[in-house]
Amino acid sequence: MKVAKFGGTSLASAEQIKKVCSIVLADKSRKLIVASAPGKRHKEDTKVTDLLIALAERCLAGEAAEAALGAVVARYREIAEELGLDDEIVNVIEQDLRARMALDTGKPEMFMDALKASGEDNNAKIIARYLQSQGVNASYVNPKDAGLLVSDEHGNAQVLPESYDNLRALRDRDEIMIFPGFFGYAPSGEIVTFSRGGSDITGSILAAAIKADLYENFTDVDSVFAANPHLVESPEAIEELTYREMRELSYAGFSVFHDEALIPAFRAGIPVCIKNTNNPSAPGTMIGFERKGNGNPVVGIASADGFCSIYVSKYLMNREIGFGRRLLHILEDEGLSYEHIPSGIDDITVILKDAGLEGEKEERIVKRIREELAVDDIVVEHDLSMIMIVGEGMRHNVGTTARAAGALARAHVNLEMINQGSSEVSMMFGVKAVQEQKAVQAIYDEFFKNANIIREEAVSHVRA
Ligand SMILES: Nc1ncnc2c1ncn2[C@@H]1O[C@H](COP(=O)(O)OP(=O)(O)O)[C@@H](O)[C@H]1O
Ligand SMILES: N[C@@H](CC(=O)OP(=O)(O)O)C(=O)O
Repeated sequence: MKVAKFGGTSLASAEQIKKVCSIVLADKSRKLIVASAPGKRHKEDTKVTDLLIALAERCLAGEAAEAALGAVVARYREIAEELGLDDEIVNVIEQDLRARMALDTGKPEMFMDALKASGEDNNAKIIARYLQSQGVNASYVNPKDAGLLVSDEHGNAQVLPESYDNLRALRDRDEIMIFPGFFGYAPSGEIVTFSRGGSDITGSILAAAIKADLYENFTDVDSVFAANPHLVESPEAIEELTYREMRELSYAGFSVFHDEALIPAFRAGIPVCIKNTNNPSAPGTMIGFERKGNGNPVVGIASADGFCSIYVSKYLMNREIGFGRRLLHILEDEGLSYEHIPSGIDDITVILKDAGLEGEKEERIVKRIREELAVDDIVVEHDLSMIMIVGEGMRHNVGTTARAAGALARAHVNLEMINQGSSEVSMMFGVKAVQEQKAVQAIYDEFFKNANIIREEAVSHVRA
């Protein structure tokens, strides 16, 4: 039995939904289907989830919301009409949205999640209706009835362990099940969503719960590429990745798969395959415990902007017991989590998300670190990007850092920071955000383009 998750781009229109249904019907083992909300039909389009957020914001601000509601209903009406479904399903969806809009706005996070979750919930209902209209034995599954329990962290839910036992029963149902992604229910009964892009997480939880043979994640690209295709032109396709490599790459910016989605599948040992709804016969990228090596120590280069750093130096920091703990305690006190901490003998740098460290809060934190830890120097830098080079081969390969740093130097990219990381399969470089694209291109050329040219030249030389 397979779990197949279809992303927003795969379900953005009636035409896409028809493609999805034919993919589902082409393989009898595709029984548990996870649906996202309709995504973008073209570059300038708006995802239904974003329309729902706009609608919720208007309601929360006490502003007129009919036009915003109309925009959501119109997306579903167009889909339903083109699928040949009658108006009844559109009325059901409109009533459902109005009922959610009538919820208590006194709890804004709860209200927002109830509206956000409707995107996947109503899309799953439409898809189930369409399959039924084609004579297929299919039904919509409500995550509450199925027992998908999550923590009450709105917009950032974590699955609760008892969900796995609850969801296992889905294995015994003899029909195609359409399960809405992106949300579950807290034990109190309220709807709670995962973070953005979280339908990937739903799919992974279901695959682990039913011990699926495979978790297929259908999107709009043929595979995971060695670099973000928006930053590097026609990057190489990746055939295979290990769980560790994918986890690092998705954390560091490969938005094709949610970084929290790998853990449930990994723990249960379920292989994951990233595939293209628009080209389902392409093999896609397989993710598992092991992969074949190809001689390249690097498998992918990811990057993300929106970081800042706090550099702190103090003579004899290495001898001061508890310095690191007290530094991190100040951040904890101020409600901030950190991403990385490269350190030296007398200095330490804490990398954080830029959004957390601003204005008065930044001033207060800098003052506290300066005074409470009596540091010699403290420097905060904003607008940084982190470039992550990932590959299992890096564990046995010397010189990868030197090659990457050399490529960056030749491209005149200033290195703000290097972090080897303790996982041994990744290495991180901090650069100014304005140099991110240049940095990724330079490292990509070093490990993929130039390396291939050298390999090809060597082969042709031998042949000649
Ligand atoms: N390294 C990468 N490989 C493949 N796609 C990537 C990579 N980095 C970023 N992406 C982007 O991820 C997109 C797919 O993810 P997403 O938009 O979330 O799809 P979905 O709607 O299927 O959930 C691709 O269209 C591509 O632009
Ligand atoms: N629709 C939600 C959840 C999701 O996973 O979407 P997608 O599959 O389009 O990335 C979002 O936009 O965040």
